Amino acid sequence: QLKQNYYASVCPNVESIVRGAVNAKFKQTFVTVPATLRLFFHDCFVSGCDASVIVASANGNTAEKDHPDNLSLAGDGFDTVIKAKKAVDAVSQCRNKVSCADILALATRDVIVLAGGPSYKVELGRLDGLVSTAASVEGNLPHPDFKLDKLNSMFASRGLNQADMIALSAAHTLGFSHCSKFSNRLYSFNSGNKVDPTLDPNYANQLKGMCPKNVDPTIAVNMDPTTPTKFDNVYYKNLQQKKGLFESDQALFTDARSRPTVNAWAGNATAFNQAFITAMTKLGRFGVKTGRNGNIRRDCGVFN
Ligand code: HEM
Ligand SMILES: [Ca+2]
Ligand SMILES: [Ca+2]
Repeated sequence: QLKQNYYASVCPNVESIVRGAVNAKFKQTFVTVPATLRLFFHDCFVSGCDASVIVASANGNTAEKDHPDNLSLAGDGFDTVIKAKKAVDAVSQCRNKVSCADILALATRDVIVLAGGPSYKVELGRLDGLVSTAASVEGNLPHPDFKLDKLNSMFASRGLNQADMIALSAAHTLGFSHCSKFSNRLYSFNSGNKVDPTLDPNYANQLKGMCPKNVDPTIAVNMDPTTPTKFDNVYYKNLQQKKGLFESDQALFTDARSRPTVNAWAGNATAFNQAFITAMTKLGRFGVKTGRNGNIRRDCGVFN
């Protein structure tokens, strides 16, 4: 039921208004890009693409954003949506006509373009969800120690196949991770190996330098050591060189079932870009709210 020109009559310039707000935010900080992209993923995976992740805890309700798996979402992603919503609502014709969920979907496309990634048409018409609980997050987001089977099943239950999962994982071509998310791979992997044997030893040493034991928990490192601010297929080239930061990244190359796709996209940026667009479009359809199951939030962080 989503469609590209959903707001054509009520807010015909919504795309350029959102783009303007995203560009302004991007000029302030590059973090806008990875923060917004990850926010969209965490929103869609938990009760669908309905901006439920943006709601703040209030009135005794602990919202999604306060679940441990969401505490590392960077504030700049939330701020991007709030600023774009403000820009949309500043146009009287558009006021309270465009959902926060759609603004997040548009802003996500726009940040990918700003980082040099492919542009694509965004389907619109999502309503904002009426529920956001921390409890609903539990078990619904992938963890960095997941391997292929767990990743595939979590994505499959959202209509995304293995190719979609591999394409979307390339979001880790941008952005940062805190040391705690992967330090087990450096210091305490298993009984036989302190360092994960699927990690390049030189890269492991570099990571140890940036993430010494007992490092300040606020320290974060680039997830793509080669082109951290470019949206590109270097993510797959890193996996070929055993430079995937998480086990969930490196597993895509280690596992013979997914390796052919990694190799194909490492060698063909155009094919990767197309697969990424397909997967993002499918992700954006998941769990969409319509009719009485949603509304258009006046403030993205607060239920009406
Ligand atoms: C496949 C399973 C995935 C796992 C296990 C995973 C896990 C993680 C973890 C642990 C972090 C670091 C968080 C931190 O310490 O700050 C992270 C960052 C990030 N993830 Fe994922 N993720 C996955 C898939 C995705 C997908 C599908 C997307 C988007 C389409 C995505 C986008 C991002 C981005 C952009 C960042 C960087 C955020 C920033 O710099 O603020 N991830 N992910
Ligand atoms: Ca959601
Ligand atoms: Ca990159």
